[in-house]
Amino acid sequence: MSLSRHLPRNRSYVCQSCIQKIRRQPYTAKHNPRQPLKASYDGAWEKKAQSIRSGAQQSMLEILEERGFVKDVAGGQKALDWLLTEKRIGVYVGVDPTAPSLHVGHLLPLMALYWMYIHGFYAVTLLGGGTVQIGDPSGRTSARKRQTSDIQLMNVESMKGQLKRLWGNVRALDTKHQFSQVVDRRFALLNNWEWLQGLSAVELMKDLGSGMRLGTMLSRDSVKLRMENGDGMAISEFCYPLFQAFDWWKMFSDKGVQLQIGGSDQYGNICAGMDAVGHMRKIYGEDEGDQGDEDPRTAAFGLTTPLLTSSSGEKFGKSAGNAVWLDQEMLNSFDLYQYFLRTADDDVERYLKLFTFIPIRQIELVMLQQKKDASKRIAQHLLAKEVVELAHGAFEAKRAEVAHKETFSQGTGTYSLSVLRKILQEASSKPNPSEQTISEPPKFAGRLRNINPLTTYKKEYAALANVQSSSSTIDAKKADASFEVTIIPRSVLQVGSFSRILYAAGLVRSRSEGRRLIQHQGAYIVVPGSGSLENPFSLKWEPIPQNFAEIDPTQYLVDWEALVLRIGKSKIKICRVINDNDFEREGLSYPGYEEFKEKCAAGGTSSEVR
Ligand SMILES: N[C@@H](Cc1ccc(O)cc1)C(=O)O
Repeated sequence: MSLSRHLPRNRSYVCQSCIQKIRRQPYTAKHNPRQPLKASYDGAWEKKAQSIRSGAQQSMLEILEERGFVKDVAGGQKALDWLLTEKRIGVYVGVDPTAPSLHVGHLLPLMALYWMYIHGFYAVTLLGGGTVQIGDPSGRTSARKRQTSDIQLMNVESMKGQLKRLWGNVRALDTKHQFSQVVDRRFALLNNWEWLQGLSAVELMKDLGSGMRLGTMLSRDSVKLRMENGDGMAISEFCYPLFQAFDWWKMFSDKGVQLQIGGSDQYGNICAGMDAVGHMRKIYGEDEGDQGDEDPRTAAFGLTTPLLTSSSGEKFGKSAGNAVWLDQEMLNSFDLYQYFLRTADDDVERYLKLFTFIPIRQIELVMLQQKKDASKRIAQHLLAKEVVELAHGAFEAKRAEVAHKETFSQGTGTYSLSVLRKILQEASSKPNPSEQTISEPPKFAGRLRNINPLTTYKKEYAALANVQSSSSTIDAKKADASFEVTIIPRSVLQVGSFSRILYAAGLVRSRSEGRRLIQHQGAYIVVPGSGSLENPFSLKWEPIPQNFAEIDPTQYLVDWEALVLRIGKSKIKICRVINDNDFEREGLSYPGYEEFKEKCAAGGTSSEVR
């Protein structure tokens, strides 16, 4: 970006107007943001705008709002609504490749972007190959660990492939749902390393840095969080918003990208970018007719998507404490399907709007059907299938659907053990997380065996990440009733105590509810020996016997250490049983524990307290 690169050779003096001209060169508008993209010329855009103005059609912003994508709009809601109607602008979502795969949390801003693509906007997914090296401090109480360049390269490669595949699947879904074929659609996948690698620090500070105010930057949540509750912040992290802002300016001036979409943690970065773009526009001059920053036709806007929590208050995107990856090699289609299949009835309509391209009217019809018989989980199956189709493609989605429908076809049917086994293994292995970090590139045994090293890396990454988070979940006394694995002490397993076990596992709200459920044959348990953990093709479920008062639950222990319980079609809990002393020492608890201890202390017998 240095000026001298653009100066004619052998010229000792250059006049001011030439300098001005040259200065504009690095960012010359291949597409001038003032000019709408081509489709508007053939009148199609104007026709659509007219129909929106007359109220016959929803505006782009109304569509995004109706589906639940809009948390905050920076730059003015009305102005953005107007702009999106009048002009076919460019829009982008950026992601830093901090891991080899995106996780389901990334889908929210991406889905908003894909919708805009479907409606004819120029949509860019930007891979932060440059910014990832600096590290976005947003929402983090400590700095990210520095990654080796090997790891960085692999993450970039892997995510690039994934974003590409996602675009392919979006286009297939676009065709499947038969959205208007009139609009010609345009998208791009860019990597900011392209321009950040050659960016001069002097140029960045001189131009962009001079337009960003310290006071504003210090007041951002991400900075305050670190200064007040975290471990401070490095200058590099503090300057991160400048680089993200530069991306925007680059794409704003080159490609007419006037809107940035991000998760709610990106609000500060997006506002900083808007300030910077405004400042750069002043430095690099504007064509005639510009009304300055206030002119919505040429201004930059930001949109943030909400932070998702389920109706029960859980953070969206974690399963048993682990991230739900979109990469098939890190989380297979069956498991991804299963994650969405477990969506609560109260959340499913909202998720259908957010994570699928199914038109709203169709979603309403599905919900009507769902309400008639919620136990069929029609809406959940539809949601799970569409998400797998988006992430892994139509073929995988069909396979996952068939596998799930078969395994859960009967209340007492068999269930594929892959998920259960994985969780059991995690629960029983207690690695020391501090000894296992991913700062070193994995040793690629796969290379010798002719296996793609990237595949090996991804699998190892996922396994290690899972082990780290599940061990902290379990060890750190955070055994949350909503997780798939619960730890219970041996003393809960007594003859006749099944209702208490269901309660302790967090599957029901009281012992009496557990008792009722068992009586109505609505609670199931895996029969041990019906499939072994070494050869896990399937396990058999049977309803917890109605005469449970006479039954000893220990006869159901799988591998002598776990009870695998289910209520309804797919709410599964794995109860890892440990001895009472360990349970006490770890400071763990379970619903009903206090009551049990009190009764024991009062001298109750085991049969009285069961
Ligand atoms: N900072 C964003 C990613 C990003 C990177 C570059 C951008 O230009 C925009 C967004 C995040 O961490 O999620």
